Amino acid sequence: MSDLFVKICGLRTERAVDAAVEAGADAVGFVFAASPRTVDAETARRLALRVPEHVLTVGVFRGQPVDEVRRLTEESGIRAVQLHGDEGPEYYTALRAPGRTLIRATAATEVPVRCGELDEDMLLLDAPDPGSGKPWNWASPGFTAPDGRWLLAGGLHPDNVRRAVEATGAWGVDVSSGVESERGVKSEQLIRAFVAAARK
Ligand SMILES: O=C(O)c1ccccc1NCC(=O)[C@H](O)[C@H](O)COP(=O)(O)O
Repeated sequence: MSDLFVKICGLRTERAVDAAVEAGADAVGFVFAASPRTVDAETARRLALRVPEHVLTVGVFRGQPVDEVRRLTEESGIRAVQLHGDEGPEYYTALRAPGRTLIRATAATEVPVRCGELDEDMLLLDAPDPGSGKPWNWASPGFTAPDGRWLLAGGLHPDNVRRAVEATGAWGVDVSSGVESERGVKSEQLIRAFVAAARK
């Protein structure tokens, strides 16, 4: 088994959370941005309470005021914040707190990005439309993979994740649509298949 970091995103039910943890995911994500996968703070808190300490709980946000991000993070008790907006460094500074992991999510472009540019702990390179299941061209010769703790996301699924990791050298991977039987509905079987394939 490789030590690839694997995050399963957009979880809304106990069964899906348990499947991700049992399959060996390193992180589970709860979406607070507008989405068919949105959960409220109370639901995220209930689900996060099932997650053992070694698995990171992540809240996903896009273009929300910093006070709202802070409130939802604190009310739900999640440990990491994933930001999909075009927030600047001051936004990251405002959210920095002891024990909290900050993840900067950005659309992959041919302009190289560096991990830590905005004082984030992890960088997530995604498709332009996050959570859509649409891939971007990670195999393009124009793509330069960053160094450090970066996650590859966007259109991954059990049948392409290993190839994507080998092509890019990604430190970790993130998936949502590729482990769903229909939009917003996670499949326990696909979650297991994804984690196993990612680390094959
Ligand atoms: O899931 C959403 O609908 C969503 C909405 C707004 C911002 C981010 C969102 N999701 C983030 C993710 O699920 C993943 O980080 C990533 O985009 C992978 O998505 P997918 O291509 O569906 O695997």
